[in-house]
Amino acid sequence: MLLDGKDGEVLRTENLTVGYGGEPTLVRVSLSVDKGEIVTVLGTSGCGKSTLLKCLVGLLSPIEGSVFLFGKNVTIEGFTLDVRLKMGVLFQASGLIGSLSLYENVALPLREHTAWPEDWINDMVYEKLRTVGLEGYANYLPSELSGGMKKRAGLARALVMDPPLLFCDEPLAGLDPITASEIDHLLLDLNRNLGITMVVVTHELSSIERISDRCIMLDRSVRGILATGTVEELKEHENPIVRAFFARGRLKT
Ligand SMILES: Nc1ncnc2c1ncn2[C@@H]1O[C@H](COP(=O)(O)OP(=O)(O)OP(=O)(O)O)[C@@H](O)[C@H]1O
Repeated sequence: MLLDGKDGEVLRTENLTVGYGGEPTLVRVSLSVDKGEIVTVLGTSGCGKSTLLKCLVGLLSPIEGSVFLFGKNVTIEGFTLDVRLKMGVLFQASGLIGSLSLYENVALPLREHTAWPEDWINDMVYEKLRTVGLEGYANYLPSELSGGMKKRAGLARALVMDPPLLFCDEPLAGLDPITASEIDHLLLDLNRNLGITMVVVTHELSSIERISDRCIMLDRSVRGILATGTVEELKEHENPIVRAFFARGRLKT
């Protein structure tokens, strides 16, 4: 797995300052994500994880600095279609349209971005539903799905254009521990089997330990990155705030 080096770089930010109403939440954040990595973005509530993600997927413009995706400076060139087709996003609330069946929800990006005939769309939708273990639920409405199934459905839709890069915002929010572990294993399978690079915003310690190749820890005290490294490195980090974050689980038990 590539850990460094510009050749394998999928995502990079340079001195990214981002916030709301001109007020910065994160200041001069520089990070990179390489092909094939699962990078978790973590930190306590309100440190700016979702804000960073919004900026990386084009929902929030930076105050200063740049975002590069697949080598393209999207801050200058915009999130052009070629870039948007290479990235899938799993939103916290799954983002499914309530009035559409699961099949139609997953088919939506294909109908929007391709001129494929119906049988191709059908094959691709069922392939993705199979990938996430929902092939028997194509005709269900989102309201008829459990929380875990909704996440899987959101994943199927995020993956339907076969993007090499997937962003997930709190993919385990609201799930019980067993379902959460199943979603984590699904993400790991997608990464290992299909090579999908992932940026996952989460503060769930068990998930961070399960899926991270590398972690980026944000903190309000620095309005940016407090530490980066593997879980093992961050557990032994010199900064006590970082160590305390990873000690939470041990203190609870
Ligand atoms: N739309 C908004 N307008 C103004 N301020 C916002 C907005 N969204 C978030 N904020 C503020 O930006 C800061 C960072 O919020 P953000 O949601 O990015 O944190 P987070 O780390 O994702 O938190 P959590 O883990 O609770 O989701 C917080 O102080 C929050 O109140």
